Formats: sequence, structure tokens, C-alpha cells
Amino acid sequence: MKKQNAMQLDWIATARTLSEALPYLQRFNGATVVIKLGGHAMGSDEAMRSFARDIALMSQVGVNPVVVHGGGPAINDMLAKLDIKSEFVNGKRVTDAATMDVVEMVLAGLINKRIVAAINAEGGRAVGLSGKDGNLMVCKQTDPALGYVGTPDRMDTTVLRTLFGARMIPVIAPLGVGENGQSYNVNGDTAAGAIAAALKARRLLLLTDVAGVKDDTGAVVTELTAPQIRSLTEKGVIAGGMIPKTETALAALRGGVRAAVILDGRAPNACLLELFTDHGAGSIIRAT
Ligand SMILES: Nc1ncnc2c1ncn2[C@@H]1O[C@H](COP(=O)(O)OP(=O)(O)O)[C@@H](O)[C@H]1O
Ligand SMILES: CC(=O)N[C@@H](CCC(=O)OP(=O)(O)O)C(=O)O
Repeated sequence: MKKQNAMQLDWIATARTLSEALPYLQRFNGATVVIKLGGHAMGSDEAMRSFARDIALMSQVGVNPVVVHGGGPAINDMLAKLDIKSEFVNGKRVTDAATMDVVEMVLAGLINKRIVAAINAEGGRAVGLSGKDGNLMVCKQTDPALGYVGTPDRMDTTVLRTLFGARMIPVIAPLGVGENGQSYNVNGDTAAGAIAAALKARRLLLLTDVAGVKDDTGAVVTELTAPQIRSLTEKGVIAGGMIPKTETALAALRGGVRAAVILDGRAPNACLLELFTDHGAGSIIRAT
């Protein structure tokens, strides 16, 4: 009897959560949401399934989700297997011709297809592509010292809008193309920010392996402003991989994105919690 009561309470809570989601479902109906899945957030098969389910659900309820992924750790593993040395300068991988081949193989091949398959296994209709397809992300060389590392220069979102029209979910590897057809390696956060700005997305969700942006006491700052980001960066509290993430968020807002959120992609249903509940998740930075 007691057990049944506990179950009934669970059902009531589930129904309440669904009901609470209604205004958010209405607000995000037809909205474009760009989700960057970092290599460190990919984790286990279970975490990938939870992510894929969230994306399939978003699409089902009328959101246009666009997934942009990283894959730094998997590139490192493959380079190590092939005995190719690799180094990072200011968070960017120095990319010679041999490294570029491996980056393209891992990102557009292994990682991209793993995510596409996971979303489709949950009933979504995902299509894998890279910034080279449909000239989505035409790049310039960032700095000759970094080799084939690209900075997005010209975006053409026709291919993405075509997929939205067919209710398909684009899953994008962060590769760019030069005017001459050369492949470029683009940091995943940078690519997601450029794509979100080109689409004037309602939200840019940057999924990583921490609960959000932490202040000097170690607490997650749930609502972040540009001046706070500047001050935390000057103090060295925002450091390492969090610097490109906050910079990407600010650049995306300047480019017309309504809000960017940095959140833990390993937490179950992280995207749904952020978009469709009163609770929210992670650190949100809004356009002012
Ligand atoms: N102020 C901060 N708040 C949260 N994380 C921070 C902060 N400063 C630095 N970091 C680091 O940034 C990392 C996220 O960046 P990164 O490892 O590049 O992620 P990803 O691979 O998901 O793109 C966190 O794991 C954390 O170690
Ligand atoms: C230029 C550059 O550094 N590109 C990245 C692309 C992958 C990426 O950004 O992966 P995460 O999001 O998992 O870090 C790289 O070669 O590792």
C-alpha cells in the first residue's frame, strides 16, 4: 500500500512537470536552438542516449535543434595511435596536413556518425554534415603558425534551413572550407557560436563537463553578465577551456543570439531541464 502511494506521488510529480513545461513548449515552438556537445561531455553510451533523447524530443515538439559537436579527446586518441605528436596554442590545436586528415576523419566520421545514429535510434531524423557541406562555414586561416586552423568568415545557412523544412536535425562537425577547397580545423565552441549567430538562434547551449561557470568561491553563477565575465577572466577565475566558451557566448550574443547557456552535458536530461522547466540549468548569459 505504502509502495503504491509512493508510485502515485511519482506519477503526480511527472504530470506536474509536464504541465509546467507547457509555457516553455509554447515559447520555443519554431525556435532554433544550437547545442554544442563538447568532447568531454560525450562520456558514456548512457549519457549519449540521454542527450540523443533530449534532441529527438526537442524536434518532436517543434524546436529546430542544431547539434554542433567537438571531439578533442577522440582526436588525441587517434593521433596517439598513429604516433603523431600534437600541441595546443591558446586552446587551438596546431594542425599540419597529417593532423588535418586525422581531425577530419575523426570528427566528420566516427564522432559525427555516432551522434547521428544515437539521435535516430531515439526516433529523431538526424543528418550528419560538416561546415564544408553547402559552404556552411567558409573559413580564413586563423594564424599561419597554427597551420590549417580556421576562423569562420562567411556563413551560408541554406543547407540548415532546407533540413529544418524537412523536419530533419543537422549534426555538424566543426570543419570549415577555404575559398580554394582546403579543409580547416575549427574549435567546436567557435563553430557553434558562428552557426548560432548566422541563424540568429534563440539559444546557444554549450554542453561541457562542469555544472556552469564558477565564481571565486567555487559556486556556479546562474545568471552571468558581460562585465562579470570580464572581471572573472581578469582575476583568472575563468581559465583554460572556459575562456573560449565565455568568449564564444559573448560573440554569439553580439551576433544576434538571444541567450547562451553553459551547462553540464553529462547531467541527465540537461537540455530539457534548461529549456522546458522553471529550474533551468547552468550559467545563462542574456543579450542586453
Ligand atoms: N570559472 C570556471 N568555471 C567552470 N569551469 C572552469 C572555470 N575556469 C576554467 N574551467 C575549466 O573549463 C573546463 C571546460 O572547458 P573544456 O575542457 O575545454 O570543455 P569541452 O571539452 O567540453 O569543450 C572545465 O572542465 C573546467 O576545468
Ligand atoms: C582548432 C581546434 O583546436 N580544433 C579542435 C576541434 C575539436 C573540438 O573543439 O573538440 P572539443 O569541443 O571536444 O574541445 C581540435 O582539434 O581538438
